[in-house]
Amino acid sequence: MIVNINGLVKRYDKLVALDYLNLQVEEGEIYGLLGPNGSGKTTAINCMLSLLKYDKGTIEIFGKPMRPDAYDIKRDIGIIMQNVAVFDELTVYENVSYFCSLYIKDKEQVRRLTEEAIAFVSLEDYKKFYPKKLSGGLLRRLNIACGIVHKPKLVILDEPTVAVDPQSRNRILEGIKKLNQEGATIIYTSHYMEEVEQICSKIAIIDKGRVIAKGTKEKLKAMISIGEKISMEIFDLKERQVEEIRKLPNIYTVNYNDNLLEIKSKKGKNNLVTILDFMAQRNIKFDKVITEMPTLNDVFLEITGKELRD
Ligand SMILES: Nc1ncnc2c1ncn2[C@@H]1O[C@H](COP(=O)(O)OP(=O)(O)OP(=O)(O)O)[C@@H](O)[C@H]1O
Repeated sequence: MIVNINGLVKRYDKLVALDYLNLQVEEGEIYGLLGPNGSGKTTAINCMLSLLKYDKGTIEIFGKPMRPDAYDIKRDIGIIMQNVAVFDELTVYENVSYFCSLYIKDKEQVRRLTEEAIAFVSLEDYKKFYPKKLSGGLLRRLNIACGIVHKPKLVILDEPTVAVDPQSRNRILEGIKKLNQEGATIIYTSHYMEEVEQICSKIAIIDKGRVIAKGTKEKLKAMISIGEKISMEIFDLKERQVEEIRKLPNIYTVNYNDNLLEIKSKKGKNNLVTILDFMAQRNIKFDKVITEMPTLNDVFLEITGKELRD
C-alpha cells in the first residue's frame, strides 16, 4: 500500500470539506480522484502531504504515518500542484536543476537528472527561456519537470491539464503513463472524466468530501443501470411516436429536440436493434446514428443526481 487514508475529516469553520474520506492506493497504480470543482480533491491532497491540519482520521504513506516533519517520506513524493510554482527569475534549466538540488547533492547527478526531466516534458528547445516567455501549456510542462526531476516513487498531480492546449495536454497524459511504466505510483486529480478514463487504472469518484464510488472504470460503469446511449438525427418525429419509443422494452429516457432523438437504454442486449426495427416498421427516415457506452459522468449522475460539471 502506497497511500492509506482512513476516516479523514477536514473542516473549514462550519464547512465540511472532507467527510470521513477513505482512500487506498496500491503500488503501481495510476489512481484518479474524479470530482466536480469544490468536491475536496485539493484539500485531500494537502492533508495527504501534511500541508494542512485535519480534524480526524489517519494518513499513512509508504506504510508510515505521515507527519509535517516526515522528510524521509516527502523526498520520495513528487508534487505538481494546480498553481504553477516556479521561479520567474530562473530559466527553465535553472528551475528544474534547482528543484533537483533540493533532494540530490551530487552535481553530476543533478545535471543528468535535470537533462532527463527536461527531455521527458520535451522542453529541450526552451532550456534558456524564462517562465514568463512560455505559453500556459509549456509552463505546466515545466512545473511537471520540477516535480518529477528527483525520480519520486509517488507522483501527485492536481488538475495538471486545466487551461492547457490539446497538444500539451496529450503530452502531459502520455508523460504520466510513461512515469508509471517506469515504476512511479500516480495520484491524479481531475474533473475531466475523459482524461481519468484514458489513463487511470483505478478511480475514486468524490463528491462533497466523500468517496461515493471507487474501482476500475469497468466496475464503476457496471454499478449503474444505464446501458448504451443512442442518438439519431430524425426530421419530423411526431410526439406520438416519441411516446411509443418511451414504451419500448429496456428504455431509460427519451428526448427529442432540434431534430435529434436521444435514447438512454437500460442494460441489456439488442437495444439498438429494437430501435432500428421500430423505425423500419413505421418507415421513419433518419440520418446519423451514434451509439455510446455509458461514461463516468453517467455514473456520477446516477449516484448524485447531478452532472460532474454542474
Ligand atoms: N482555505 C479555505 N478556506 C475555506 N474553505 C475552503 C478553503 N479551501 C477550500 N475550501 C472549500 O472546501 C471545499 C473543497 O475545496 P477543494 O479546493 O478541496 O475542492 P476541489 O475538489 O479541489 O475543487 P477545485 O478543483 O475547484 O480546486 C470547497 O467548498 C471550498 O470552497
